[in-house]
Amino acid sequence: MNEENKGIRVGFVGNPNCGKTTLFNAFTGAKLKVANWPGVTVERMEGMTSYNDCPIKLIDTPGIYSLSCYTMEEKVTRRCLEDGEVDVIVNVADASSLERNLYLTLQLLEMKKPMILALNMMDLVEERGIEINLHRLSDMLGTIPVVPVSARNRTGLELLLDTVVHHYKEPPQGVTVKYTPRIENKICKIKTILKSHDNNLDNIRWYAIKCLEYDKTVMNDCLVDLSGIVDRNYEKEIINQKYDYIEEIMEQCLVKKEGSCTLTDKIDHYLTHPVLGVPFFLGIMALVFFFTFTIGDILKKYFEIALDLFSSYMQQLMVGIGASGWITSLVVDGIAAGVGGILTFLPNIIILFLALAFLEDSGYMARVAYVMNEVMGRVGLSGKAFLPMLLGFGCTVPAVMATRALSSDRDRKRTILITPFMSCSARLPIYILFSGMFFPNHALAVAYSLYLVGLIMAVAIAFITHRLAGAKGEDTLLIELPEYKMPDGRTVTIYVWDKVKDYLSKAGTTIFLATIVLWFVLNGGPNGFVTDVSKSFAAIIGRVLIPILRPAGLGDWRIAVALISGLSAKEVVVSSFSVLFGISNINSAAGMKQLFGSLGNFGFGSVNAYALMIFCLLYSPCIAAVAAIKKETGSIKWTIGMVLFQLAVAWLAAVLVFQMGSLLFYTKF
Ligand SMILES: Nc1nc2c(ncn2[C@@H]2O[C@H](COP(=O)(O)OP(=O)(O)OP(=O)(O)O)[C@@H](O)[C@H]2O)c(=O)[nH]1
Ligand SMILES: [Mg+2]
Repeated sequence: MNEENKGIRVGFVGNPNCGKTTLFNAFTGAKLKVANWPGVTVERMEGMTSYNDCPIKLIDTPGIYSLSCYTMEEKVTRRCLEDGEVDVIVNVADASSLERNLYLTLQLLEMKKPMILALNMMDLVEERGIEINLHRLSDMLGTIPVVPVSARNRTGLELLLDTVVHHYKEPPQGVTVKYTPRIENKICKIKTILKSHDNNLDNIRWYAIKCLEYDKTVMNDCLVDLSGIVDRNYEKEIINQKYDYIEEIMEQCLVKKEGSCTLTDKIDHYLTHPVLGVPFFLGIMALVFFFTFTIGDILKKYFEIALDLFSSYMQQLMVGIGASGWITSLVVDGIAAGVGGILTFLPNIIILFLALAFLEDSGYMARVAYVMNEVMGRVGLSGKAFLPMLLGFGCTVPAVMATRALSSDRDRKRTILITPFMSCSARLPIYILFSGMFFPNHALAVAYSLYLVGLIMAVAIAFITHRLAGAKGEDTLLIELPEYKMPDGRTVTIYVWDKVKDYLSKAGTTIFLATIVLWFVLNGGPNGFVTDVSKSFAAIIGRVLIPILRPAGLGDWRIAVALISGLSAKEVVVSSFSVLFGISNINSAAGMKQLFGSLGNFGFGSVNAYALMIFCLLYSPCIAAVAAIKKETGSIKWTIGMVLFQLAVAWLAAVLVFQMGSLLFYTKF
């Protein structure tokens, strides 16, 4: 037990997608992200629980297939183990794919740290009629305790904690995998040399094996010359011999073998089909947006009624307490209109996230990475880069963090560069509003086209940067396709609730503040309060940008101001239109009609609207995303360069759309 922290430090370590985070959430009550694809967790997280008054500190780690680390998040896990941050390893293994999971188990055993094997997903094992001889398994794995659990159904959790409390000091017994005499001989010689150099090494066999595998970290730390013994890399032999032992374990411990998983295979026959895979993906995304729009619209009505009631209540309240005209205007025309207007989009946001949660927890997302592998290969990225891009449909911040799963820094940066082009949920209100106003009969198709433009733009930019760099394409896809699962109600609820909370807190903070600031710059000018908004600070600032925005059909100071405000959060573009045009419920039919009329008065038509949506799709992501990008790339220069690049791309695309659209449809502005 760690005296300083007064608790047993337990590290959940295991293959990606084996249920470590589900287990961590079940013990700690945390709401960390869980999904059915490998590589969800990218940083180590801590939480507390207790058993019989004994405090236990749990550490959730990113999934790893082996202790030979390549990606950023794999290194996090290994560092956590090597730096003595855990007293006991709970090796979480997916019992329904035991064979694959045992490779890491054998590696961990060699570290000689106290260890418990938690066989997770026992619900699936039972459902499929698989039987595992737990006693034999424990015997063959250095007699470490083996505990069957189901993180999803929350069974076996007490037993696991009980085992932790009673066995956290017991390292594995003996040597689990005995290699061929030649390798054992070399291990023995290396051990002797290492021991003579540093007598305190407690897991000396592990170091010796890692030296034979040419492990970079151990070789760098190893200050003795082993060139006489480690004459070449023995990694292949060591891996093969571990797999031979796994075969032996499976033969002895798996009493009843699993029948082949026909459902996953049958579904994958279509969804990962070489030709049909991509159309299926585009079809599924179209379905997601269909639901987002249609069901969202049905629910929207109730939010509108609530907002109307709230606005008139606030108006009455302000009059009732004798508030001055400007405070009433700030509260009713500023805060209620801006923030309240944004809240009426909540139903659409909820449906979008419900659909994304369903796709993530069913296991479909990994398939998309798989089917997109070829397309991504042509632009010099692996299909794995497509996963963060898909997460970008929800929010750019976690999407940027998810790029940690990519092995090379160059690929990470290129993926970070293109991820903001994927339409995040914050852009949805802009699309709903403008496509609803200017393309009432084709709103869904127009909004969908923007998602496609974002996707195409991302791939095109990846292609151009690939060509410019002249680098060789990464064509290997190391992604495991998990079995399809019925999405878990708890996981989906946590996911959606988390996003709704984010949206509400954004409405209460960023959007709230942006609305107040906007109200002030709109009602104040160099000579104090103004009655004519065209003399306000906002108009002065906005006018500076008119010459730049005019070729894109966006040459009005109010549009310029809305776009600047949108840098704080993309929804603010919509709330800004509410405040700038004095519309109390912008998402209602009456609100849309009023805005449509006001915009129409200065010749803003459907081509302008599409150019505006294109600009909003492509221009610099919000402040939160820019901060995440700075953190992930560690370079302020690179981040500023990216923002400028995205502004330039957005401007060029909007100009192109407007000029070509005007030629075709004769729009004047
Ligand atoms: N049927 C079943 N599914 C489970 C169980 N535990 C987790 N899952 C599902 O397995 C998937 C992966 O779960 P996570 O907790 O995200 O896995 P992880 O090990 O943290 O994955 P990474 O963070 O990618 O390493 C999710 O879809 C979970 O709902 C279980 O006991 N039974
Ligand atoms: Mg996880």
